[in-house]
Parts: sequence; structure tokens; C-alpha cells
Amino acid sequence: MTTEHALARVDDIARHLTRQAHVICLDYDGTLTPIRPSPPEAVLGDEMRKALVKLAEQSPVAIVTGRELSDARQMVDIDLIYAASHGFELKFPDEPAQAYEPAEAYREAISDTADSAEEGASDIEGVMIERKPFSTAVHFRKAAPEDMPKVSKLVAELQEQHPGLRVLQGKKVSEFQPRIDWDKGRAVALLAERLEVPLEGVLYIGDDVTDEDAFRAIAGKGIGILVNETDRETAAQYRLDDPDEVRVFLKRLAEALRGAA
Ligand SMILES: O=P(O)(O)OC[C@H]1O[C@H](O[C@H]2O[C@H](CO)[C@@H](O)[C@H](O)[C@H]2O)[C@H](O)[C@@H](O)[C@@H]1O
Repeated sequence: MTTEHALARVDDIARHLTRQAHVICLDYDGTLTPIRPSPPEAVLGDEMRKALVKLAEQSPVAIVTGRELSDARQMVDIDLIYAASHGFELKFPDEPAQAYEPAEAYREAISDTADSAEEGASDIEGVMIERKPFSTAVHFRKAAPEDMPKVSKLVAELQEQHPGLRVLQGKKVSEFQPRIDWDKGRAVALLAERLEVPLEGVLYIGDDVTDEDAFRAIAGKGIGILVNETDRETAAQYRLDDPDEVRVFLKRLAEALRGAA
């Protein structure tokens, strides 16, 4: 599938959005920041933060991320809407954070997976376990290629021990999550409904496989932009090469939206 470059269509995209109430949904890792060797290193750049502040003056902006809420808010450091933990945690400005209720019953199983994962990973150099309220991430970006069979074995064992959880494969990470019908797409649909924004008014930008759930949720109605240098199979209709292009796009979009107001 060939996706069109979004920088060539900023004005058309702004025009589409201003036809109705709208919201701009942005993934974090790989979209607002380049992928880094470890999660704490993926710090939001000052210019990107300025672009987000300008954009939020024109439109509601939501960060839709696999990171847990406290981490995402600390990294972005702007009072926006957050759908964190792959959508299991939702936070609107001036409102308390809310967890997706059916996921509450999984907190103990998630914490148990993290305990087992830490124990199992203790002898695999370069594997890092990230504990989050609604998922346990087994990061292997820094593992040596010859240790990958050990990583696969650990992930398979964890799966066997925790059949109530499902595994999401991300960028050099396997994440254990509640096995329930909830994802970034469902979270985006929910937050749009809360904002009284039709799906036609949703713009979603993301780079990972989990972002495809959001692209599919708005397909044929809203606007999906995949961040990827190559033209991979996607439900998004537009593409940007990397986070630098995302920053340029968001700046131009804010200007176009201001012009259209
Ligand atoms: O939905 P996202 O905002 O894209 O979050 C997905 C996961 O991102 C983080 O891990 C990824 O980015 C790290 C920093 O660049 C990188 O070191 C790692 O290899 C990637 O998998 C984050 O740590 C996870 O919690 C998120 O689920």
C-alpha cells in the first residue's frame, strides 16, 4: 500500500479537521521522540514541546502511549489529554485519572509477571523489565543477538505461567497485558466520544504496530499518519518519515488551524 506524504497535504488535513469538532492524538515513542537505547533516554525535545504547546492552543491534543500515565506526563510535561498504558489509563485536564475498569482485576497478575520476568531476566545481559500498572514490558534492545534464544524462552515461559495475559510485540519489547478487548483504537474512540468529537475529526499519528489499532478505528473517517521511513502495510493514509518531520508537520498544522479559525 502506498501512503502519501503528509507534509504535502497539511492545508487539506487542516481543512478536513475544521469541518467538525476535532482532536489530535499523538503516540509518544518513535513519533514525538526517536527510539533510544532505553526508555528514560527518549526525552522530549524543547522544539517538539513548543510545537505541542502551540498546537494545543488550536485543538485538543491527546498523548496516546504505551507508557504508564505518570511516566508519560513527566516526559511530556504539558497539561494535555493522556491515554496511557496502551489506553488502560485515561486522564483529562482538571479531572482525576481513570483506569479502564475491567483491567483493574489484572493488577496482581501483571505485578506477578514483573516479579517472574525480573527473576528470569537476571542472568540475561541487557534485558530490562519495565513495571507498569497494566503491563509488564520485557525490553531486549540492549541484549546481544546470541542471547535472543534466552529472551524468547523467557517470554514463552511467562506466557505459559500467565495465560490470563496476552503478549504485544513492540519495538524490541514484549509486553504482557490483560487479555481483554481493549487497545489504543478503543481508547481513541472513547476519548473522542467524551470530547463529543466524531471519528471524522480524529487525527492520529503513530509509528508502532499498536498504533494500527487506532488507524483502523478511524479508517475511512478520520486521518491516520504513519511515522515510518519505508512504506509498510498500514491502515493509515499518510506518512511522515521520522519525529523531525512530525515536529515540522505539527508546527505547520497549528498555523493552518489558526488561519482557518
Ligand atoms: O506507544 P508508545 O508511546 O510508542 O510506547 C511504546 C513503548 O515505548 C517505550 O519503549 C520503546 O521506546 C524506548 C525508548 O525509545 C526503546 O528503548 C524501546 O526499545 C521501545 O520498545 C516504553 O518503554 C514502553 O513502555 C512503551 O510501551
